[in-house]
Amino acid sequence: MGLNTVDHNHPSSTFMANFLRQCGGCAVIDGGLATELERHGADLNDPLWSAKCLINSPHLIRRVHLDYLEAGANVIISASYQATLQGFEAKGLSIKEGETLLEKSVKIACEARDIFYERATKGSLDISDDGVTPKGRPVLVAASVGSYGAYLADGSEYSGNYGDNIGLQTLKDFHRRRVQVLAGSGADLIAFETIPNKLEAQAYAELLKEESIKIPAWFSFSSKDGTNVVSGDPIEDCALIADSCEQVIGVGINCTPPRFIQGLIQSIRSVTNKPILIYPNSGETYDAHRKEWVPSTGVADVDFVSYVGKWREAGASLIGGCCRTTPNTIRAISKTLSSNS
Ligand SMILES: C[S+](C)CC[C@H](N)C(=O)O
Ligand SMILES: N[C@@H](CCS)C(=O)O
Ligand SMILES: [Zn+2]
Repeated sequence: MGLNTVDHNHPSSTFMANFLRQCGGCAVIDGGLATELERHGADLNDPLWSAKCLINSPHLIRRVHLDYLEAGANVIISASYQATLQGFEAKGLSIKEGETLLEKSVKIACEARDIFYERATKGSLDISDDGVTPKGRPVLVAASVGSYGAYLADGSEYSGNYGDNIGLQTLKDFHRRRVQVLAGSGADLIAFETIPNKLEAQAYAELLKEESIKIPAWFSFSSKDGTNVVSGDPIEDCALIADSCEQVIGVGINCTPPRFIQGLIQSIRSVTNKPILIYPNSGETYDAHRKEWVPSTGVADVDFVSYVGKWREAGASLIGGCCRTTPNTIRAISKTLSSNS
């Protein structure tokens, strides 16, 4: 395992290498999806959180994806973070209806990409003056998979503590059908996001193999201290699981305060040569009970962007934002990257 086991000839490695080359070396990931849905008036105080909009307001999801594309994103992440068959079932939906909603999350993102390209072709997008050139920009649609803790809807993706009753097999069975459906939905890759512990990473890696998932994936962990993922498992142990899984084309960190990112990139790089992705949150804290962010500790866009050069130097090659970041954050990241390339 580790640095010497990466197969640079595996189709997954080629996929990412080609994509990054087309992006000029570093790709831009979108920003907070739920954050923007709320800003546009969606009420996410619900066990389904942002996935509620798949039922009530798909037009809003499409609009937010488009805003991120117009801000310079090369990767847009679907609204399936908290969309689970079990969560939909609890709302009285059938398995079939749940599967359709999962597929719909990816369809909406693909539609946004089509609209974006169409506007670019017709020349109705006039945003190239700030370095965000739409024509010919590569765009991938990533199907989000949030953790078991996200489904619990109690903020336990920020503790990674599922108790002794939740083991590897339970996690694999929980995620299995969702991963199968998203893998066949037309997405370019699966984004396993905000992974809180080593056990869930192991479950994802085994699922990808057992189900012979044909599209690539990235593993993205969350940290509260810059050394470990939120459960306390060392980031290196988690990154090694990603490193040893052939379908995994990138490993990184999301929904984590910006101040921890540089050290985490260095730790990840010490155990893997796979591309590193990072999309931090604003540094604010989530109150899972009220389903609200506690504002005082956030990092302004200008400060967020001041980190970008350091993250790039440390080895990140996909950079974006997570909760409480906006199209303005992504526009600023995009500008910074294109002016440094
Ligand atoms: C990444 S957290 C902000 C997502 C929301 C959480 N799972 C909840 O339901 O409260
Ligand atoms: N893709 C999700 C991540 C939440 S941590 C979102 O942006 O809402
Ligand atoms: Zn987040």
